Amino acid sequence: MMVAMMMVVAAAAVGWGWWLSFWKPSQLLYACTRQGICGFTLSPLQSVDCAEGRSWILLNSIQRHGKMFYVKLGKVVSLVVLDPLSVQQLLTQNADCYAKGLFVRALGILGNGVFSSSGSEWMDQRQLLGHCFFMRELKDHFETIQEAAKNHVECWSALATEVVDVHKLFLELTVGLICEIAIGESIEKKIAIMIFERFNSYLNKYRQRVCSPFYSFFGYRWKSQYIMEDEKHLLTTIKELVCKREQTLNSRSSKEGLAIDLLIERAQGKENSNPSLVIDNTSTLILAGHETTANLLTWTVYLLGTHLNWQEEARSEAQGIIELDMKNMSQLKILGMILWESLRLYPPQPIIARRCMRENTVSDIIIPKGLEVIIPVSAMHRNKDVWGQDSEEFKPGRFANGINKACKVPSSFLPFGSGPRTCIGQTLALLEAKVTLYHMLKNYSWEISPGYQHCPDVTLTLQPLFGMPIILVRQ
Ligand code: HEM
Repeated sequence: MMVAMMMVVAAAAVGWGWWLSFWKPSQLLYACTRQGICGFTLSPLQSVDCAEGRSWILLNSIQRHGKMFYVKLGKVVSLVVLDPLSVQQLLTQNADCYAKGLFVRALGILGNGVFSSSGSEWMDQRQLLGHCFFMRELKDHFETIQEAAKNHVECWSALATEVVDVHKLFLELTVGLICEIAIGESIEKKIAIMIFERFNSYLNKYRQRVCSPFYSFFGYRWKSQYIMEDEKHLLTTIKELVCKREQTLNSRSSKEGLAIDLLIERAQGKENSNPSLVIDNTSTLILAGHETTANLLTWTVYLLGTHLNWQEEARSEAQGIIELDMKNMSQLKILGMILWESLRLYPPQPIIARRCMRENTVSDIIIPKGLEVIIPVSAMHRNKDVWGQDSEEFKPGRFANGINKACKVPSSFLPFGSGPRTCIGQTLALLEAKVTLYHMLKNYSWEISPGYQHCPDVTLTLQPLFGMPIILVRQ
């Protein structure tokens, strides 16, 4: 009897494994091919984990298969969509048919926070947190941002004429700022460094998995000892920050309306709320809010270091403003155009990914449940049909009359995503970037070090694989 039961269980397990690993992917693949969508299967040997290899595969596939094609890696079937109108439909009208993509779902540290959850759980958190980062609320943080950026940049004078990796300096600044603005805690330099180094190592380990067909069969969420170590360190630090805030929240006379306070109050007040609401979202805000902004700063410094005429123009504009404040920020028009162009050429989040949860139709193509969808933002931002023959060139002037006039199809510009899940921190990110670059331009000129190796690398964000060494000269 016992043996028979074990055999039934084993047969069911084998059947389930077969269905999940072979039958389901082949059905998804068939759903693509019968609608005329071409594509390819990445063999284990092809599934390269290096920046150049990945962009080569992507470029080659776009040339061969056009604006919609499938890629199969292990048991995961993904549809790559580049057509701006289909992307718009996917992210806006049909948004509720999709959850976040595989990579984000695998990142345990984001838990069920606002970045990774879906459905009503996501909507609840989005409503709670969204307005914390509106311009109206950020006005109260302007001085914090200004002071941090100014002090940070002024400290670099000791580094003038030396080669400095400005990417690391920006990461340190942006971790500190997001902790202060979202959690109300100013953190020590060594903690900021620990957070961005651990986070980077954590993302890299997950990236290797997502590029590997092996893990597609065994599950991306399965954690190795090394991943658990990074996660443990990050979570311990984040829990300590939350604990500190919780202890002082009730004793504070005036409410500051910070994201963390709203989360703590919600967790204390509402029954049935997600028990890890505070930790998941604090991790999310720190992680989503530092590397992206640091990358925007880094790539802008790179572009200004390789286009010295634009660096000079931006500097004269900055020098025309004696003391920067909320009111005269709008005078930084050239800097604004430079930032849009930087976001176009080097979008800090270069891929937006989704998983189809309910069958739906996009541009007459039926997207079946279970299909992963990949939107390669960086490729869309360089599409010659939309941006013109000079799409690979750095020309901030294309944004002189705003985003809508910069290209043929404005919905092709997606640095902060689109639709209901658009970035909640975009105003904050642009504010931090403008203030920091204003102080940098006023204090220094810079060139890219001859030792710099250009290798934009995709993890969750687009970062310079070998850092961004520059040579600063005090003005
Ligand atoms: C230059 C800097 C930034 C860029 C390029 C950027 C980019 C993006 C993009 C493309 C998305 C949409 C992802 C998707 O649809 O799957 C997103 C979502 C998000 N971003 Fe940002 N981001 C930046 C800065 C920030 C900052 C400073 C914060 C912190 C407040 C933040 C918090 C978030 C959150 C919480 C979401 C998820 C929103 C949701 O799903 O409802 N981001 N970001």
